[in-house]
Amino acid sequence: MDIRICKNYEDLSTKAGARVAGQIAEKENSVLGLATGGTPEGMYRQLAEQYQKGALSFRQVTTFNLDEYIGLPTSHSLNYHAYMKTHLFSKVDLLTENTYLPDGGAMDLTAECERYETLLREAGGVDLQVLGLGHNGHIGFNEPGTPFSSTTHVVELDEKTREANARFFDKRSDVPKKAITMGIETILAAREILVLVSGLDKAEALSAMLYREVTAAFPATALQKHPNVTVLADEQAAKGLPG
Ligand SMILES: N[C@@H]1[C@@H](O)[C@H](O)[C@@H](COP(=O)(O)O)O[C@@H]1O
Repeated sequence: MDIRICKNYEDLSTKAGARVAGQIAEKENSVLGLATGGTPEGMYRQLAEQYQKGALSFRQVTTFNLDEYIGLPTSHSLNYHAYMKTHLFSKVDLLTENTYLPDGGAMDLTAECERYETLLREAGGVDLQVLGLGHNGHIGFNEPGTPFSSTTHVVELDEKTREANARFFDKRSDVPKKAITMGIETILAAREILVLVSGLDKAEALSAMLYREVTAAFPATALQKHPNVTVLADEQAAKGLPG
C-alpha cells in the first residue's frame, strides 16, 4: 500500500479530490466507487469547486455507492441517497441515471443485492473506489467477521457503528439496525482503491489496517491483499504509525 501523510484534513481532502479528478481526466467515462460518512465530505467539496471552475466534468462518469441503510424511507433526509445528493449529485453534472446506490427500501433485499452486483458487472467494474475506515475496521458496512468472499449483502450493524453514526441522527434509537453493503470481494474487485483516514480517533484503526495480520476480525486488513491501494491519512490519524 502506498501511504501518504497529509498535513491536515484540508490537505487530505484536496489530495483526494485531485486523485478523483485525475482519474476522470485519464478516463472520462470512469466508474467511481463512492463512500459516505464524515471523512469524504471535504473531498466532495473539492470536486464541486473544481466542477464550478470548469476544470472537471462528470457528464460521462458512472458512480456506485458502497452502502445504504435499510429501514429509512427513500425520501428520508439522512439516508445515503440524500447524503450523496447534498454533497455531490446536486453540485456537479453527473447524470442521475448514472448514479447508483443500493435500494434500502426494496421489498426483496436478496434480489436487490443481486441486482446491484449485476449493475456493477455490466458497468465494467469500478476503476477507482473511495473508502473510509470504521473504528472497528469496517469498510463499507462490512463489520468484523464478514468473509472476504462476500459480495453485496444485507448486514446487521454493529452497536459501535450505530453509535459512531448516531451523530448524524436526532437520537441513537433512530440509527437503522441494518444496511445493504458491497461485500469485501466486491470492494477488492476495484482496479484502484483510495482510502481516506482522518483524526486521532482513527489512529489505532489505521495502524491495524496496515500492520495487523490479514483477518476477517478486522475487515480493512483485506486491503493488504489488493495490488493498488493508496492511503491518504492526516497527521492525527497517522500518529500511531512507526517513524
Ligand atoms: N458506512 C460508512 C462507511 O462507508 C464509512 O467509511 C465509515 C467511516 O465513517 P466516517 O468517515 O464518518 O468516520 O463508516 C460509515 O458507517
